[in-house]
Amino acid sequence: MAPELVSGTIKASTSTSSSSSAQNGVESRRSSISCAYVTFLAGNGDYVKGVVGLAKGLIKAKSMYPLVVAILPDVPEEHRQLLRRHGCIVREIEPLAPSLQSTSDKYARSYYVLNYSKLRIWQFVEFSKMVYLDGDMQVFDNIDHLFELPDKYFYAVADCICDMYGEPCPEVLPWPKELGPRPSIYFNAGMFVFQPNLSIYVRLLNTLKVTPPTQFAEQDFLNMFFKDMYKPIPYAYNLLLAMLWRHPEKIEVNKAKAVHYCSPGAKPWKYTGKEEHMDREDIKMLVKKWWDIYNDQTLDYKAQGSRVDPGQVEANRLMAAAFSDTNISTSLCVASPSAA
Ligand SMILES: O=c1ccn([C@@H]2O[C@H](COP(=O)(O)OP(=O)(O)O[C@H]3O[C@H](CO)[C@H](O)[C@H](O)[C@H]3O)[C@@H](O)[C@H]2O)c(=O)[nH]1
Ligand SMILES: O[C@H]1[C@H](O)[C@@H](O)[C@H](O)[C@@H](O)[C@H]1O
Repeated sequence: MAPELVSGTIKASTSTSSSSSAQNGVESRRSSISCAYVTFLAGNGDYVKGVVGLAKGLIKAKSMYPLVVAILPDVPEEHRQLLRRHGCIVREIEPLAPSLQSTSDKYARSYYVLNYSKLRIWQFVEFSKMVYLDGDMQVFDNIDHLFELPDKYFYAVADCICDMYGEPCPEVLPWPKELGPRPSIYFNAGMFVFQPNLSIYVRLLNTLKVTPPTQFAEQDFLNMFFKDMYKPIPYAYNLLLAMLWRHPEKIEVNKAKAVHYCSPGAKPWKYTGKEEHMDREDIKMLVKKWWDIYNDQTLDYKAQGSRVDPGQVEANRLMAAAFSDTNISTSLCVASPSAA
């Protein structure tokens, strides 16, 4: 059964729309500015290159929606201006960290504490639905149809195939017992589809006050918080590079719509090829693809007015209709074993 289109998310923005335009899917989407991509940026380092690359990737993929960048106060003015020149909507957020005692050795990487600040994006209620993408992700295909997934769920990609099927795997991330029962599937928090909402935001903050910090910071926290609302979506929407050697038979690298350069040594802007796995041909190819987009001046943002392309709107509708409650968590989640 195909899901309903997301009424209430992709909707006519004013009640004064004529009834004919309200009935016209294209027109109603054209008047909707209520969806956006969102990413997160902290500090004055090179992650800004990741965000510029992502903004250009979204333009290349002909996305209809803007990229909001939630920035911490320590992002310098020149980086903010650079992002605006690339068409991003820059929003400063307050840093956020667990109130309970936190030490940097709690985290898999010491800077993960920063990532709790991501929870601030639930405040962005001027948008009815958002797709979060880490700054070290790149889109290689249009993923606007994700905005048409049914409301009220939290969508993300499982962190490891083993989480889907319970196959033994040493790579499955340990679940911190302090956070209560392990969710049936653990997702990666580098990409997710969510609805900003102030009452959820307040609950997130209140829950954070009584939750101890854990190894994967906000990723563990979000897994705990959304465990009953979570629905997995296919790997193609957040191809973790480690899947290339953890579960090569389950993924199709050339069909990845969004790639996450999250393994140690994989960030394209500081790639040397020296770290473990980084000399693989598929990694080199993906790093090159990232640079091709980053260096492509034809993708520099020009105020283009509406980016809405009616053909793309229809393609999105059809893609979203391919999702259903049953096949989201089964056939669409992994490539068939024969498609290695
Ligand atoms: O100095 C920094 C560090 C991080 N970031 C932002 O924070 C995101 C997450 O950081 P990493 O990409 O370094 O994190 P990983 O991909 O290694 O980590 C994974 O675990 C993290 C646990 O905190 C997060 O959940 C993250 O989304 C998930 O992909 C970055 O993409 C970037 O958007 C910055 O802007 N500046
Ligand atoms: O969720 C984790 C996290 O994103 C790590 O940074 C990455 O190296 C792992 O592969 C993944 O399982």
